Amino acid sequence: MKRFLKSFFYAFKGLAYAFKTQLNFKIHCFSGVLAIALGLYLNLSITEWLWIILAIAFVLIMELINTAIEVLVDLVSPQQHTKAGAIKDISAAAVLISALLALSIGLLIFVPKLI
Ligand SMILES: Nc1ncnc2c1ncn2[C@@H]1O[C@H](COP(=O)(O)OP(=O)(O)OP(=O)(O)O)[C@@H](O)[C@H]1O
Repeated sequence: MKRFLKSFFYAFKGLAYAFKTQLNFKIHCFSGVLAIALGLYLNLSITEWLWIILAIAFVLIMELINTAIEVLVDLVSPQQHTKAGAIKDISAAAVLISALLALSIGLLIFVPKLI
């Protein structure tokens, strides 16, 4: 049980690290909170909530993986290296795609309800 609780503690430590060090993670958390508030205001259906929650979680998961990759690259390649740069760029591109997907889902669900 102690080990189980410890693993939660480490996971929250990871979340806190990403929140403190990554501006984009903060922006995505804030956007997620806004989407949830708008969803409550617009009384979304269960299916719509599922899409919104999946979109928010997907972006945050991609942000966390991107942060871990950045930390790993900085650890193994503190000097400038073309491949180190490419790894960070590819990882950032994955976050961008996830954010575009979440934006599309948000627009598809919210826009028809707002116009
Ligand atoms: N070791 C490196 N070698 C070569 N290019 C790098 C290296 N580190 C970073 N870069 C380049 O600089 C860009 C920005 O890197 P940086 O580490 O600042 O990431 P970031 O996405 O701005 O994250 P953060 O500012 O939150 O640390 C990378 O996407 C990459 O193109």
